Amino acid sequence: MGFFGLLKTQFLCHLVICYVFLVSGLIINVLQLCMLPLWWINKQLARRVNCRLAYCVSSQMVALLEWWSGTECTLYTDPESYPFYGKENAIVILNHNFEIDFLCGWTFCERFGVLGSSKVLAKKELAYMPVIGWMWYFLEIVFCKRKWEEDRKTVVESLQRIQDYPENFWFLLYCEGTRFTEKKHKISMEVAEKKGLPKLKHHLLPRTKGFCVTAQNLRGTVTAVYDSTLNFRNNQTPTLLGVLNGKKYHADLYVRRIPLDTVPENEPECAAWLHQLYQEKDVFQEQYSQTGRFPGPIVTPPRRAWPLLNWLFWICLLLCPLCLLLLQLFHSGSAVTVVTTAVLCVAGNGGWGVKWGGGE
Ligand SMILES: CC/C=C\C/C=C\C/C=C\C/C=C\C/C=C\C/C=C\CCC(=O)SCCNC(=O)CCNC(=O)[C@H](O)C(C)(C)COP(=O)(O)OP(=O)(O)OC[C@H]1O[C@@H](n2cnc3c(N)ncnc32)[C@H](O)[C@@H]1OP(=O)(O)O
Ligand SMILES: CCCCCCCCCCCCCCCCCC(=O)OC[C@@H](O)COP(=O)(O)O
Repeated sequence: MGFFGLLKTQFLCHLVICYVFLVSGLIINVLQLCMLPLWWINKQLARRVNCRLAYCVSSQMVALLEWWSGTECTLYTDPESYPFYGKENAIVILNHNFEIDFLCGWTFCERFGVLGSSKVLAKKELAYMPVIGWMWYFLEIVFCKRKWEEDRKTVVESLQRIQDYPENFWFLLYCEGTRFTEKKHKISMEVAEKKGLPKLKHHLLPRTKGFCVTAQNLRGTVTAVYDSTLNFRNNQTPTLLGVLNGKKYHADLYVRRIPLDTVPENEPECAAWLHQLYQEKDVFQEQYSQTGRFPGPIVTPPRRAWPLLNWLFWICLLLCPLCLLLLQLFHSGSAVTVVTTAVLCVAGNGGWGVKWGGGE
């Protein structure tokens, strides 16, 4: 491991990264709150400003993936579909197997210029998470309790609210509703058997209600469904902590663009269409596990400098006061305070290094 590789595993680096993320995120949350009066005067302008504010937060995590860990994200898709990406509203259907699959999704959002406006049908618990959850509230993210009787009304209302959204957006749906595990897969296939549906090897049985209601309410707003299938090379199981430790992964994403007007409007037919789609996704995953690649040509958009520049801006802005504080401590603090601070830093760094062994 080289010098930079070692540096990336150091607790102090992680502390600085988390400090910058947390403090800049809270500043953005406060700015979003201050934008509320504009919301009543000019809603569309307020939404556009919110997209840019959200970009300042989400792109830090993208920078961590692309520039800190050096993770590569390869896109397999039809070159005829490529010009549409980022130029239209779309529903994205993604498999949910990895801790960082949302982050790879964000990376493509960034490269196609829709990161600030991207949306998701997320579980309600995430709305209470500081920084990201609070930011999502202002971005009009759609939340669900995963109890259809309670969700029916709120999800429809939230979807109808974004029908006139002024920026192009991708609306992400993890139709499986939860992250894949062997245990969940077994239960899910028992449900499939009871319902007389074909079994899936690499996916959980999709929950169809969310997709059908989204397609129904965003018809006319959204022009296509992006069927996206993600996997990582060499059976890697990437984690957020691995990314923070600078571990490089290689993600492969296969995207098929399906015009929304080819998706049935009637609910039972729409549900059957989604089940059929998951059968096809399963075939792609099987092919990937056999050959190590998805069908179709590779047309990866290059990473852009914006996430890095935004990150460097916040690092400079927020590290200056921290450095001044430390300098003050060293100047005016007693010898005991200085030594205690130094010992705590060294011990923390050492302890972290031992716990994570510089890897995941
Ligand atoms: C060019 C590049 C392209 C793409 C780039 C890729 C991506 C980038 C795009 C955007 C990025 C944007 C943001 C990303 C950022 C962060 C994301 C982070 C977090 C979000 C993660 C989550 O929170 S996932 C959890 C929440 N989401 C969901 O659950 C969505 C899916 N669920 C649904 O749609 C559900 O239908 C529902 C939630 C709306 C309602 O759920 P509920 O369970 O109440 O009702 P259902 O009717 O669906 O379920 C009951 C029926 O299901 C049967 N059942 C029972 N057990 C099971 C089982 N184990 N498996 C399957 N089915 C089961 C049950 O029998 C019922 O059947 P009925 O026949 O009676 O209906
Ligand atoms: C520069 C960056 C600094 C990084 C510092 C670390 C900050 C951490 C921030 C975490 C941001 C998380 C964004 C939300 C992603 C949540 C993904 C998720 O929770 O999916 C839920 C599903 O799986 C279903 O869950 P369950 O069915 O298990 O219920």
